[in-house]
Amino acid sequence: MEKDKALSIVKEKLPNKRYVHTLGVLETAVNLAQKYGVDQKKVELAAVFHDYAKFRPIDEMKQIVVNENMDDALLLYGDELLHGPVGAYLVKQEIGINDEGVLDAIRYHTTGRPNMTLLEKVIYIADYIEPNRCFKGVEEVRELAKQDIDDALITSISNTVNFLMKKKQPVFPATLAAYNYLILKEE
Ligand SMILES: Nc1ncnc2c1ncn2[C@@H]1O[C@H](COP(=O)(O)OP(=O)(O)O)[C@@H](O)[C@H]1O
Ligand SMILES: [Fe+2]
Repeated sequence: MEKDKALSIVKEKLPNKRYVHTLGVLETAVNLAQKYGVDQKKVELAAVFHDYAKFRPIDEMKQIVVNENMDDALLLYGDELLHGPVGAYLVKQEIGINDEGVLDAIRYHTTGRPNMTLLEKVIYIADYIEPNRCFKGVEEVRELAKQDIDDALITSISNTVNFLMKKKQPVFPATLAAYNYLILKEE
């Protein structure tokens, strides 16, 4: 699918602010893809559709997790986790995207996972550092992303885990596993 066609589809599904965020993720992800050598077409599709399910009713997303036999843990660690895996499912069903690499990048863009592909890393980091983001620690990750995408990933995951822990919120296990995987690989 052409990028402009994809954008016109998500524009209908997202409020303007979230659409602007999506454009930021797209631009950032394409830059990272060039730097790290990832297929531009796949990155474009994953970036444009990464938040496709973000505004679906929570009950509808929970129902899909159950009906499609997705990981039950998705129901236990906060509703924010649903839109990645449910988005991958809906983008396949409703848009007809079948590329498993693209679907995985959408599926894991919130939590990450161990042994991520470069495409998954690019989408995860682009989501974190796109120009409209302005939270504590984002500038450091922007700088790291220019040097080493794994270092950017370690710092962004660490920031997110710390953020959740400070608020006494649960941390989805795959995120901790992603962190451990990257740290053990660096040693
Ligand atoms: N490992 C995790 N465990 C539980 N919740 C998480 C985890 N990682 C992120 N979140 C939640 O998901 C939210 C961010 O979702 P994300 O898809 O990264 O961004 P966006 O808001 O742009 O869709 C965070 O605010 C946080 O509450
Ligand atoms: Fe998201």
